[in-house]
Amino acid sequence: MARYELVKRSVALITLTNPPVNALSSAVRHAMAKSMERALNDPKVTAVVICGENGRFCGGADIREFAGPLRGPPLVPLLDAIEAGQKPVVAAIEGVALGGGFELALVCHYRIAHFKARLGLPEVTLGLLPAAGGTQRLPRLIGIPAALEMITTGRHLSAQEALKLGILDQVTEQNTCEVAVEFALRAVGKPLSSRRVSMLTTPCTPDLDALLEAVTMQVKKKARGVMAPLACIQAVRAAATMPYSKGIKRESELMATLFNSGQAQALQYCFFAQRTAGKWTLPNGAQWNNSKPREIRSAAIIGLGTMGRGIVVSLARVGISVIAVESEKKLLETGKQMVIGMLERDAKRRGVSASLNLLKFTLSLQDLKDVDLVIEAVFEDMALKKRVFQELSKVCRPATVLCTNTSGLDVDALAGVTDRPHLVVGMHFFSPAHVMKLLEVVCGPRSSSETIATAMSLGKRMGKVSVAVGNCPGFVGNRMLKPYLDQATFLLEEGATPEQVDKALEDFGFAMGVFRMSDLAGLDVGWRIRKESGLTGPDVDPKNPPRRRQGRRYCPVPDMICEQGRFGQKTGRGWYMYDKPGGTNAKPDPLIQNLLEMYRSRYGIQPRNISDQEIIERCLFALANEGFRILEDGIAARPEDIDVIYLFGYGFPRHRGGPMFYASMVGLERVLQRLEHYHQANPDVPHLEPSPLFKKLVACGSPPVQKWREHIKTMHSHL
Ligand SMILES: CCCCCCCCCCCCC/C=C/C(=O)SCCNC(=O)CCNC(=O)[C@H](O)C(C)(C)COP(=O)(O)OP(=O)(O)OC[C@H]1O[C@@H](n2cnc3c(N)ncnc32)[C@H](O)[C@@H]1OP(=O)(O)O
Repeated sequence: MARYELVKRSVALITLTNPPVNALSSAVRHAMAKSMERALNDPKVTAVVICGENGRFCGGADIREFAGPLRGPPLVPLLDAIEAGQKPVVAAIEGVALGGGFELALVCHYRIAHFKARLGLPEVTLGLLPAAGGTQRLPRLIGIPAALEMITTGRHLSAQEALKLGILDQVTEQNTCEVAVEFALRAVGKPLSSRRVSMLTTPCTPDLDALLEAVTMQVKKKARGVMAPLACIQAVRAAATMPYSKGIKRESELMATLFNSGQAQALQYCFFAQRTAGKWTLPNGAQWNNSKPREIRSAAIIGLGTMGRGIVVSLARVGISVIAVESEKKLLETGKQMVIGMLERDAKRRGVSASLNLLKFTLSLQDLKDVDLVIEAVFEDMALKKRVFQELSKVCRPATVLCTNTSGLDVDALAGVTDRPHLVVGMHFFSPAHVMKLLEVVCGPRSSSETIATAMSLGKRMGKVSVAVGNCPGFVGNRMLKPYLDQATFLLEEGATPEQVDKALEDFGFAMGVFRMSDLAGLDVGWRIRKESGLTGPDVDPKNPPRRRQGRRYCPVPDMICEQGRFGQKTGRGWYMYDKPGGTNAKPDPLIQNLLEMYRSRYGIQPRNISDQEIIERCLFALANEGFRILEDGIAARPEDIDVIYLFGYGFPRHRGGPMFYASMVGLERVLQRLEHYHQANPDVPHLEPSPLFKKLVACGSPPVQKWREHIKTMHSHL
C-alpha cells in the first residue's frame, strides 16, 4: 500500500501503491503513517519524497470507503504530521493529484509536477468538501478568489496553470521522482516554517463579502438546491476570517453535514454508475473485457441535419476521417458550411487547429465503399432508412459496420435488409450530438459482440458516456419519456398549468421543466409519431372518445396545440410564448390558459389544486416504474445504466442520482404505495400500475439499488 525506499543514501522515497489510482484507503493511510514515522525517526534520512505508483500520484480518498463506517487512521492528523515534520517533504506529482491526493500535496513543503499532471479538488462533485484541510490551506496559498473557484467547481487544473497560481514549485518534462529527489536534497537545511501552508496568512481579498455573495448566486443558479457548493463557500469564508485552528473545525462541521446527506450518496452513486455503465455484458458471455473492438479510422455520416452535423464534428475532432453524404446539392452545401463553422469554433475554444482536412462532402453513396463504419442519420422514417441500409449493403465493403442513429425505430428490422445483420448496431446520439455526452448503443438480437464493442469504444473515443441497451421502441431513454410526458399532460387536464408543472420539476433540480424542454425539442416531432401510431389525425375513428385511445386514457391537448401551428421555440409559440421564432425566453401564454379552461369545461373536468408533491410523484414515479419494466424486459442490464441515461441525456439532477436511485432513496415501499394510490384513481393508465419487478423488490425488503440485479431474472434478456 506504500513502498519505502532509501535513495541517494539520505532521501526516503515513499510510493503509494494502491492501483488503479492510489486512493487513500485505510490500508494506504496506515502504511503512509508508518512510513512517515520511519522517515522522520531515521537519522540517515534528511528529506522525504512522496510519489504514486504507475505514474499516478493519488486520486484522493477511497470513495468506496465512504459508504461504510470509517476505519483506519484518520487522514487529517496524518497530513498535519507530515506538514509539521522537521525534514523537508517533496510531493512528486505525476498523473493526477485530486481531492485528498491534492491535500496530501498541499501539506508537503514543496510540490513538483510532471507537465502532463492534473490537479484539483473534485469533492464538490461528490457532494462533499475538501475536508482534509483543503478549504483552509488552499486559500492561504493562492488567495480566496482562485481557491473559491477551484473548490466550488471541482475543476481540474493543468500543471502549467497550477504553477502560475503558485500551487507548484516546479513543472518538469523529465522523470518527476528523480527531479523531486534532487530538489529534496537541495532543500535540506533550509527553514521550513514558511513552507507550512497552514501557517501562512490568507491574502487579503478586497470586497470579500461581495465576492462570496456573487459566487453564492452563481452556484445557486447553476446547481439549484445542491448543498455542497454552498458549504464549500462557507468553509472558504472561514479561511478568510478565522485562524487556521478554528477554520479547520468549521471545515469539519460543514463536512459532517454533507457526509451523510442523501445528496452526497446520490453523487457518489453517480460517480460509480458512470463507470459501471461502460461494462456491458451479453447473455452469451461476451462482454466489455473479452470483446475486441475494430479499429475505426474512417467513417461516413448519411444526412447532414442537426444530428448528422453534430456527429460529423464529434468524429472529426478525435481525428477520424469523415465522409458526409447528403441527397441534394443545396442541403450538402448548407450542411458543409455549418459543419465547418462548428469545427472552427470548437477548435478555437480548445486552442487547437480545426481538422477540416479530415472532411469530405459528397452526394454519392458510391464514395463510401472503403469506409470502416457508417452512421445513418436521415429522417426518422423506417421506409427511408431501409432504403439507405439496402443501398449501403451493396456499396460498402463486407466488413463495414453499419450504424443507425434512430431514436426509437427497430434496429433489427434495419439489420434484416442488409447482407450483414451481425455488423448492424444502433448509435443513438442526443441533440446536439457534439455537445451531449450520452450515447445509447442499441444492440439488436443479431449484432455481434465485436460490433457492440466497436460502437462502445468509438463512443468512448468521442468522449461520450456510452450505455449498451436492448432493441425495443424508444430503447431506454425515449421509452421512459412517454409515461413521464403523459403524466405531465394529465396534470394539465386536471387543473395544473405548464408553468406550475415546470416549476415543481425545476425546484426538484431539473434544469428545465418538461414543457419548456418540449418547446425546445419541438412539439411537431411527438405529434408526427402520434399520427403515425394512429393516436391522432384523420385516420382516427371519429366515434372514438377523444380522451381515450387503445383502451387507455389519452390527453389530446398536445395535438390541439400542434394543430394551431405551435411547435415550440422554433415557431415562437408552444406551451409558452417567445419574443420571436427561435426565441428562448419562455413566458406564460394566456392563450394556453384559455385553451385549458375551455378544454376542461368541454369535457366537464372540475379543475382542482394540484400540489408540487403530486406533480413530482406522478411524473417521476411513473418514470421509475417504466424503468423497472425495462429491467424486467432485459432492455437495460442494470438500474445504473438507466440512471446514467437520464443523467446524461435528459437532464435528471445529478444530486438525485437518477430516477431509479431516487426511487430507492424515497423508499421503494413508499413509491409503491403512491403508485398504487394513483393507479387506483386512474385505472386506465397502465403506466401507473406498479411493475411486477418493483413489487418483488419491495417484497424482498427493498434492497439497495446495487443489489437489484440479483433479483432480476430475465428470460429473454436483450443484452
Ligand atoms: C458524522 C460523520 C462525519 C464524517 C466526517 C468524515 C470526515 C472524513 C474526512 C475525510 C476527508 C477526506 C477528504 C478527501 C476526500 C476525497 O478525496 S474524495 C475523492 C476525490 N477524488 C476524486 O473525486 C477523483 C475521482 N476519480 C477520478 O476522477 C478518476 O477516476 C481519475 C482519477 C481522474 C482517473 O480517471 P480514469 O483514468 O478515466 O479512470 P476511471 O475509470 O475513472 O477510474 C479507474 C477505477 O478507479 C476507481 N476510482 C477512481 N478514483 C477513485 C477513488 N477516489 N476512490 C475509489 N475508487 C476510485 C474507479 O471507480 C474505477 O474503478 P473500476 O471501474 O472498478 O475500474
